[in-house]
Amino acid sequence: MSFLRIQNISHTYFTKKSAKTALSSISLDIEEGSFISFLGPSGCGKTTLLSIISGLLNPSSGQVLVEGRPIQEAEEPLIGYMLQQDYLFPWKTIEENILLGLRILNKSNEISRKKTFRLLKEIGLEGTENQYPKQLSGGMKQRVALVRTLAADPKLLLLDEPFSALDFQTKLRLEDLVSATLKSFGKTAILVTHDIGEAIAMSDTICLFSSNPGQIYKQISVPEQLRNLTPFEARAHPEYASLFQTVWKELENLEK
Ligand SMILES: Nc1ncnc2c1ncn2[C@@H]1O[C@H](COP(=O)(O)OP(=O)(O)OP(=O)(O)O)[C@@H](O)[C@H]1O
Repeated sequence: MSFLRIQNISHTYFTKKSAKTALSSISLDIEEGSFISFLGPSGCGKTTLLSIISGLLNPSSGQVLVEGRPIQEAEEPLIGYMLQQDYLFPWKTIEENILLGLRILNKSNEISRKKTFRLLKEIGLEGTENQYPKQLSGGMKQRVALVRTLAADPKLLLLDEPFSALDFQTKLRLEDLVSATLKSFGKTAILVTHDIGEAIAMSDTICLFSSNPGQIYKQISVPEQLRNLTPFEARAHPEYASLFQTVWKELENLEK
């Protein structure tokens, strides 16, 4: 049984005057511990599919099963979200921000708090506990957001363009950090991105979406040689350049 099963999902948005089919017949199986990227032209339904997977949006038809059960039936927080913006509370300290999820979920205890502080340290932010988000750089705030997301110990991470607002160097450093952290905890992750290089460097599989309506056009497996490297190292590997060309051409064909 696959960890995440997306079964024949279609979704139409209705307004008073129109109907827009954002997704049509999406089926996908995702194994536990794997890293999948959703790549495709603007408006092909990537964010809609993430919202459906997270259970925030009910699809017009089809279902999403996590470990064989509908996502809505899960008791534990199965899913963590990391977005383009960090959404930290500016009036709360870093410590209060990273512990917030645990408090809301009633999971705040000595062990979970210690684990969260250890994660903050591992991620290079020890000593920032009493600071406020405005005192940190954009990259540091995204790292805090990652700690907050992981604190609740979700099994599945949904990453909706989490690096796109960062400068290039910070983005590359954070890609390495996020990739290493998720691998070490054995988390399953889905990344929505517009960046072909990021999709290749971080993923095991890339799902290419076509639009109108959004469909999975192709699934591309990232070669083993690249998967065993850090994202930064992968970008320097000869296989990276050739896969980049392949994906680029596929996307160009889609836009014709
Ligand atoms: N609430 C809504 N009501 C009506 N139409 C919507 C709504 N949300 C999205 N859409 C439409 O559904 C389609 C898919 O949108 P979605 O945001 O999922 O695409 P996307 O691939 O994430 O786009 P982008 O890469 O630009 O973020 C688009 O045509 C969009 O205009």
